[in-house]
Amino acid sequence: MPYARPWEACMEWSKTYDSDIIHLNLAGTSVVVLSSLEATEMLLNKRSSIYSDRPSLPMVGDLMGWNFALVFMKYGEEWRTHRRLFNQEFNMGAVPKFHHAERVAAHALTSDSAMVGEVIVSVAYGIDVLPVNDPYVALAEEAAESAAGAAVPGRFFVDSIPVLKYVPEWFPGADFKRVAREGRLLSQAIKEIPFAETKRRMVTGDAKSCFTANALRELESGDKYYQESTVQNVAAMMYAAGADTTTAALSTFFLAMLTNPDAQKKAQQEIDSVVVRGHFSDFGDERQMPYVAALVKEVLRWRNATPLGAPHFLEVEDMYRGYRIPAKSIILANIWAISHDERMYPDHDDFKPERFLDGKLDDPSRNAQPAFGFGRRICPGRHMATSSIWITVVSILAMFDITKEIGEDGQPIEPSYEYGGGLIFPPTILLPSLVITPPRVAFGARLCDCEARRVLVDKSLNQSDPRHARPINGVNVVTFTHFINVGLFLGLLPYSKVLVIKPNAMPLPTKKVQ
Ligand code: HEM
Repeated sequence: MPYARPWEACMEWSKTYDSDIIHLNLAGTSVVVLSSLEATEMLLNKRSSIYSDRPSLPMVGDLMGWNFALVFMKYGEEWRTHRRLFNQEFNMGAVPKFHHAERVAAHALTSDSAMVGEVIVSVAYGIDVLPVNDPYVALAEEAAESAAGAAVPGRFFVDSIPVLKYVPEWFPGADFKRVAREGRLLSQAIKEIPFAETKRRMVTGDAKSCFTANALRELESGDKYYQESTVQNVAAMMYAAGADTTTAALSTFFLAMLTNPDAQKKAQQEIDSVVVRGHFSDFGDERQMPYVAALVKEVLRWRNATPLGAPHFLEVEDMYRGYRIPAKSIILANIWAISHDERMYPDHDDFKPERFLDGKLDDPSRNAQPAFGFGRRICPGRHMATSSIWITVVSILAMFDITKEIGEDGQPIEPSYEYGGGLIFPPTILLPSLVITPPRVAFGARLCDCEARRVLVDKSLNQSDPRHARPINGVNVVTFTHFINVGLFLGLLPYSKVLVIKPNAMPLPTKKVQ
């Protein structure tokens, strides 16, 4: 099983063997990869009573300490209790209660500074994050990367031969034990540090309304189906699952805008035709912006943030279309292959929001958004993730043009198009080729079709020093701050993210809007 982009290898095998069901034998572990919507819906949705378990992954679960996390939990009573508490917070009807935090974060992203992880840290723990290099956001990202990288089936032998977990760290070839020890520190930290901080604030009376404080208060007020440890686990899961996935999707959005200026223009025209002058766009505008909605769906389809989803597990033998699926198989939904199925998505590698406009792909009887997985394990954060991405996309596009940076040779710099590995799939090193051209609007006010005042993306890593920002037509300086996490995860891929857009303290233009 290749570590780099295994979803593409599986898709290729599927084509080579002309089958949407591929069986792999990974050191004795049976892995079945499903590469079509038909097969995934039939097995993971319709037969969800037997396909909703997760495999035991000794590396990420026992050794790295992630057994507490809903996403890795075995299907059963404990999972049900955790999932119920999660759904209570994130079901579709509950999502509007996050709109305020999402709106604030998206607007801050365009006018001041904010991090993508801000919403989830505030929803889970009521903690306000620092504008740059916030330790809570950094911890969530590092921990999520560590778990997502280790959970790829076939990545570690110990997952196939669990007895290896007893091998001491000094034993030749047992480097996985060092990786596990380091990962364990992160899983403990993500679970304990922010939770302890919220509890401390509850004692001093400073805790803000948030999932942790509210669930703990309810617990004090009477008999509940959950315990304090459930609240702690669920909060840590939100925190770990929410930050990296949404960041990966937004990074893909920037890549898509860089490489598809026509789509960007169309979305901006739609936004300009709807948003009232002098106002930010808001959730109420959603229905009037079908193209932007389609663009968000295409971002999630074109480069899925989680191309292999999370592994499901089949305890008992099953038959499907004449194939015997062995008991104790890991089942992977190849979301990448499904989202790039030429039959459903002609010209699948092109970024074309239009494909979602005629509504045919939105058939409610089908899983129109495979990006969020399947069956009873479908992503419970999907409604919140979609609304967070929507408000960020609409706020950024209302105010900025995103174009390729021009190199010293006068030619546009092409983005690298490279992506990271693991279960979460973010574009790497996107930023050196990115230019944000404000202001389509004066901040807080709406579009002024002022001539392109090309302003700067600061290519340097020094985010806060205005000397690095380069005003092109005078007046305006905006620093697109970026953050490169060069921590080589498991000695593998350098990794960068779009985190902050930050105008500096210089006054913004007050050009009159006609
Ligand atoms: C673009 C953003 C996101 C994407 C693409 C995404 C995708 C996924 C996928 C593919 C799965 C596995 C589903 C399966 O097993 O079939 C999953 C599970 C999960 N996601 Fe998300 N997710 C996103 C955002 C979020 C957010 C914001 C949260 C929390 C607030 C979240 C919480 C979870 C949890 C807890 C699970 C495990 C569910 C279970 O095992 O029962 N996700 N997600």
